[in-house]
Amino acid sequence: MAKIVNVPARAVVSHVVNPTARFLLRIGVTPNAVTVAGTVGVLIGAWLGSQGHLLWGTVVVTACALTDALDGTMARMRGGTSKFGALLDSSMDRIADGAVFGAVVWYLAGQGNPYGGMIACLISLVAGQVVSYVKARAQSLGLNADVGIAERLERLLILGVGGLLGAAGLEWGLPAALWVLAALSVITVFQRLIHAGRTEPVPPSAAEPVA
Ligand SMILES: CCCCCCCC/C=C\CCCCCCCC(=O)OC[C@H](COP(=O)(O)O[C@@H]1[C@H](O)[C@H](OP(=O)(O)O)[C@@H](O)[C@H](O)[C@H]1O)OC(=O)CCCCCCC/C=C\CCCCCCCC
Ligand SMILES: Nc1ccn([C@@H]2O[C@H](COP(=O)(O)O)[C@@H](O)[C@H]2O)c(=O)n1
Ligand SMILES: [Mg+2]
Ligand SMILES: [Mg+2]
Repeated sequence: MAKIVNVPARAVVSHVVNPTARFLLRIGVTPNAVTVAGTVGVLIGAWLGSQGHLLWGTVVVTACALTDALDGTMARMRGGTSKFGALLDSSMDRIADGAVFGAVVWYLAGQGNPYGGMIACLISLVAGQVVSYVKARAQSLGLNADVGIAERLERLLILGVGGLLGAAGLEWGLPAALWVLAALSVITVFQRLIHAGRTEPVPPSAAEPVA
């Protein structure tokens, strides 16, 4: 499911991202600067959301989260991605996600925790970070966990739908999206763990049949 959303989404946004990336490189902006600036923008959007400005929060977080496609494009266009850039990108993703979900918890607390949305939000926050951790740790061990129904893009989109429903005045909208997100994020943790387990090479001694 995740790649079905991610691949066409990238193709669509590339029409805006590619010329923007070329322009920024021409005026001397670096990919790492875009990575950090995009995260600062997400933090501002998250703060807006926490203060009850759900529509503006969602708009600003969406606009700034889209820079996540811009930094990598810039790095590839200038002829070289960097390991530090990849580390910075992933680290900023985790900070941005923490801020956005933390902001939503703060907002829901002020609303009196409708439909238990705070609990769903905390599950989504923790499970979402674990989803990313499992992939990174699996990679470091030589395993593959690059699967799952709710990768980062899907998680943000579901939260975005909730943010818009909440901004439209539907009190159940944000909690409903968060409960769906909590369930899908937990499922994704198990999908990644199971996939990583299956990709572990069988040791030669166990693979060879006993004579
Ligand atoms: C329907 C209404 C919804 C609300 C409005 C939404 C409108 C959105 C408009 C367009 C859709 C956006 C399409 C985005 C296309 C971008 C595609 C893209 O390039 O994605 C790639 C980018 C980077 O991926 P990486 O592979 O480099 O990143 C990896 C990823 O983080 C991995 O995570 P994991 O899956 O493992 O958890 C890490 O493992 C890995 O370390 C890392 O490298 O991926 C993105 O994820 C970019 C996300 C952009 C999403 C923008 C949409 C945001 C929508 C809503 C925001 C919700 C705000 C809610 C605020 C509430 C009030 C506070
Ligand atoms: N500051 C950066 C950010 C990213 N990269 C490279 O791009 C890859 C991610 O691509 P996205 O299109 O998803 O952003 C990342 O793994 C790095 O290889 C970079 O070099 N510098
Ligand atoms: Mg990126
Ligand atoms: Mg990123």
